[in-house]
Amino acid sequence: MNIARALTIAGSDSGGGAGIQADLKTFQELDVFGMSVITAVTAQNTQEVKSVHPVPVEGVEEQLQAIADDIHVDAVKTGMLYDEERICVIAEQIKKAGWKKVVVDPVMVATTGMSLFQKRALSALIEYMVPLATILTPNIPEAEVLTDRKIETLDDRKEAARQLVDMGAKSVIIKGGHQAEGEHVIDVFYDGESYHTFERPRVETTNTHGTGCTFASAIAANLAQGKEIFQAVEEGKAFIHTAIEHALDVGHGHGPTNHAAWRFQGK
Ligand SMILES: Nc1ncnc2c1ncn2[C@@H]1O[C@H](COP(=O)(O)OP(=O)(O)O)[C@@H](O)[C@H]1O
Ligand SMILES: Cc1ncc(COP(=O)(O)O)c(N)n1
Repeated sequence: MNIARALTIAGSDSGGGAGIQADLKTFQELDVFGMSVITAVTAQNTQEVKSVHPVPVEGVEEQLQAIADDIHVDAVKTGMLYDEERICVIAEQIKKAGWKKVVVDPVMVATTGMSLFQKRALSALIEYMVPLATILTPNIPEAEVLTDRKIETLDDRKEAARQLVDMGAKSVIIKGGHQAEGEHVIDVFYDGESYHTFERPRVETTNTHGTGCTFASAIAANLAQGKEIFQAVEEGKAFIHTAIEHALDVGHGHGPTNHAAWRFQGK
């Protein structure tokens, strides 16, 4: 039986709600075969990131090579890349392997507050990863860091999205979870030609651990299945919204989204 294949290159979240764990659950729910390259192991739960243990660079390189040597990859999603050394190795391998559909989620800070990214790696992220992105998926604080501008209004989001496309991303979605507009959350998509806003009622919940990882992975799974970028984002948005509507009371802090909600709803 043939199946679409997606690869996540990200950090491990021992708590299971974000990172590699969220990505693989999402791939599985969307009928895509999931693979993983782990960049760092975090000791993390719904309340905090206790520690971060980067995987040695050779370990990252060898995981990438092992996959490239043997398995066709339809789409890639990147999350926590941690530092410049790892970014360089990963960008190089994505180019060398000819992996063309790439969702770049520029993970910087966990919902619970700890940095998952070394600030001095910002220029490497911009130079090496942004131009590889079929779509770049920053939240508002990440978009502010990448564009070096304050984002307060919807127009600011559109301007930032345009700037990120000018920096080399083929398309961008700036996620609005950190800046609700009244009762709504608004994500701004731009593909270099036109804008589209995805608007949903804000779900009253603190269980938002892993929302960004899950959304980016749903987009990657859809791309792996051959969908065009707009459709991949539109369906990914429906997937993440359902997962947040049915978010789980797991742990004592920010609980995870419900990756299985989509399937249980028969969608
Ligand atoms: N409370 C909420 N209600 C509905 N959608 C949300 C909520 N919080 C986040 N989202 C959505 O979840 C996705 C991830 O957004 P965001 O939380 O901004 O990113 P990140 O997890 O990377 O910080 C976006 O599509 C956003 O609109
Ligand atoms: C390993 C890892 N990767 C990414 C995130 C960000 O996820 P979120 O901002 O949705 O909590 C995280 N908390 N842990």
